[in-house]
Amino acid sequence: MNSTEQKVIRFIQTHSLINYGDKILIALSGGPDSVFLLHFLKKFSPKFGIELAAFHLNHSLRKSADKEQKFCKQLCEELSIPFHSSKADVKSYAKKNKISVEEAGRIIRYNLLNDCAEKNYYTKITTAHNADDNAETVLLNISKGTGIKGIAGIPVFRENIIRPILCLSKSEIISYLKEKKIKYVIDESNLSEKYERNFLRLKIIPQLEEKINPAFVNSVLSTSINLQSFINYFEKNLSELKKKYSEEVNGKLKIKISLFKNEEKFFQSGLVINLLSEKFNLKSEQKDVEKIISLIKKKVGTTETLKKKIKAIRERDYIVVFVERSHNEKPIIIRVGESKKVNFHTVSISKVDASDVKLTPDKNIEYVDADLTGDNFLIRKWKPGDKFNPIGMKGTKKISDYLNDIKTEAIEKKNQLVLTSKNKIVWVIGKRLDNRFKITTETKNIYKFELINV
Ligand SMILES: Nc1ncnc2c1ncn2[C@@H]1O[C@H](COP(=O)(O)OP(=O)(O)OP(=O)(O)O)[C@@H](O)[C@H]1O
Repeated sequence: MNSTEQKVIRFIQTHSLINYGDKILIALSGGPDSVFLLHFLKKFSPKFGIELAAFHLNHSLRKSADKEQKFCKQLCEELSIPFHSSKADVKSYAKKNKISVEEAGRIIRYNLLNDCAEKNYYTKITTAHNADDNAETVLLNISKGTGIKGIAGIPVFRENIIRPILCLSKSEIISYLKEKKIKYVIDESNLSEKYERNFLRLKIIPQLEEKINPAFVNSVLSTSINLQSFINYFEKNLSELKKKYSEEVNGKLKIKISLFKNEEKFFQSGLVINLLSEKFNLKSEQKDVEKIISLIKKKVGTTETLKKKIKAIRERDYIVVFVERSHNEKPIIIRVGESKKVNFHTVSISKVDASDVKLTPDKNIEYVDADLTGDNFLIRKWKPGDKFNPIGMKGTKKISDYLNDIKTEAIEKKNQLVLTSKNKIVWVIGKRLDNRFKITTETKNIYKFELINV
């Protein structure tokens, strides 16, 4: 066993990447890295007690694509490894989804690898990323701005994906292949338009190695691995933190303000980033976390825009993150016998007999004396200065104060609707009737108001 092989074996053992009995699907591009991986795993499959298979995706991007596919197929035949392949029109996929060709290739590749593994009961998928790939990824992420995950680079493992040769530099891989006279096709990524990566690979990393640290690539890997174990530990604890500090109500994410008072800054950011990506598919950055944290010092009702329609609002005990839905801003006329849709609710008004009146504590149904109101009503948002006589309370009250008294959340308060007749507020919809219009034993004609949440 030579030193390169020893290094990989130790890496696999240190990170428990392989279990006895695993069936491993190798992502085989035909380039030096994945060809090395294929040969290595084949050689040591008896030692690890594993079965192997390979998968190649023909990206249909270059003329040589069919040749590369053939090369992979032949290689697998020589090594008696089951071979799977698919062809995909990566260019069209990229165009359709408005993403780069590299991104499209990656998405299609991982999807197909997963499908193939699932269909054939392969327990793990392995890609052939190396230490240089990791250093490039880390530098690229840092250059563009990133969080801890970005600095942690390429994961050694994630779910069923393992990367057993992440510990090897490109030069170690090439020397090994040269020494053993193993053939491979020219690495696709070196030919692709990955300008930024190539810039780092050809210009920046060699300079850093020459002028600062000859073991730069290795040092970056150590940092990445340290951070990865830290992230893994953190993610295990995350579900506890999630339960303690967040909840989801009607599609809104509520984050308790106490998170920002009780926990370390690191946990605050980690949890916020995790929640935003999980609930809103938002690839958050530190600036989103900072926006959320800035709300803590602001007045209740202050909002921040995280992205397009995704907003965060300061409530009393929570920061609430939600997708903004457009609300009716114009008043709506509603007559007796009609139902009208307003802001994700339906409001209806009907004439009923006294025998139909069911006095229950349901705030969505109210009855009024029809002789005290008109037949036409107006539904509109409340506005500053609006007053009414809340039933069960003495005198008039400003709607704003009333909504505060009953601890209405800021976002709900902003969009609260009122039903008016002859310029008087009859009903703070779904909340409280005005005393002046309530039914009494004297009442002859009755209207029923109903709010249905849709
Ligand atoms: N055409 C392919 N078919 C199968 N596997 C491939 C193919 N191309 C690349 N791979 C696998 O993906 C690994 C990474 O390749 P490369 O660095 O070119 O891709 P990438 O776009 O950077 O992907 P990633 O997001 O996984 O880093 C390779 O080592 C190989 O295991």
